[in-house]
Amino acid sequence: MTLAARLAIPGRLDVEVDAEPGDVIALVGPNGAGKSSFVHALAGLQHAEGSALLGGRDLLALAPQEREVGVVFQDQRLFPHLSALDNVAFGPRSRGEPKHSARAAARTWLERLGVAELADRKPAQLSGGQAQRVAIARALVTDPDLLLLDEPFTGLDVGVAATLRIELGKHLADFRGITLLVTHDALDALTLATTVVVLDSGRVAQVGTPAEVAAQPLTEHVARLVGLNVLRDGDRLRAFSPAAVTVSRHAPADSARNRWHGVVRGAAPHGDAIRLQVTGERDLIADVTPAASRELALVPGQEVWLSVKETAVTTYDARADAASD
Ligand SMILES: Nc1ncnc2c1ncn2[C@@H]1O[C@H](COP(=O)(O)OP(=O)(O)OP(=O)(O)O)[C@@H](O)[C@H]1O
Repeated sequence: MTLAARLAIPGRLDVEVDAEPGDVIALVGPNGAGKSSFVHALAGLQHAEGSALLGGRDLLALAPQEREVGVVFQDQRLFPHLSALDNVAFGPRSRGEPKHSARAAARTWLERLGVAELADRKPAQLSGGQAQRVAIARALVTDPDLLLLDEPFTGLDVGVAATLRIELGKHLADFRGITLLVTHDALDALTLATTVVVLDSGRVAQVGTPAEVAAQPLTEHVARLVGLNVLRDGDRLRAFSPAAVTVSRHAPADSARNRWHGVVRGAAPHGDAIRLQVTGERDLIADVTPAASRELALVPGQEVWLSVKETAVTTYDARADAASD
């Protein structure tokens, strides 16, 4: 079943998204870009104009409970008075399945998400990560044609989020419906999605595969998310990796075009390197070895020169419709 959604909320959102069965679409963008508004409108929790055709049906013409979409939202808590099992069985039950088979299906999903032993617990007796697994089981048990996940790993411990991301990835790989995943996390977008849709100020700023968007981001936000330096040069963008940047205390003699003066604002471990945030003529990030960081005393407040070889710079069109050139 395909999805063709054209949603508008005056003054806030004007977004088109098309998807095929099996697509996992990551919606990324800065705070206030409209990601949550978009998925809430599909779920029926937010009024929007336009249409959202899932198969032949327009979701916007249906009441929220008739849309039969699976949702995992931050603000859609589990029912507090029901056990984990009955929370998951609730969907199949309300679609008319007998109690026994609804519970059997719920148990299977709790097992798949590794929380079968918690079936009898009430939500108040679950940790954040456990509750999130139950919420994902609840969303998937009805085998929805559309699955909406809004920041499903937010607020979870880093380790728990990493495990859940892997598990969700496995389920999504087998899932025949369409998934829309709102995320602030580059890792989610790059590892779980088949398509990345970048929103900015309520509009689509870029659509591409994770690899395309990561290699040639069109917005500052995504450049930062994927850890690239991106500079605008007229209607072209110039991207380079922080690892390609050379940092020195004195102005380098060569390649006048690709050198910038600035001040170190922050320094933090990043993999095996130290990642420097430098502000000045341009806001840039540079990765240096811990040894170089010590030798050059690259502490906040230190003035530095950054340079990058032209061969390390990728240049591409800044327009969304030319992104795949
Ligand atoms: N209930 C509301 N009434 C009016 N405006 C709203 C409402 N909810 C959100 N907005 C506005 O709509 C715009 C989009 O917000 P939305 O929450 O959809 O963005 P988002 O991309 O999900 O952001 P975040 O990453 O912060 O969750 C913002 O300008 C926001 O202030």
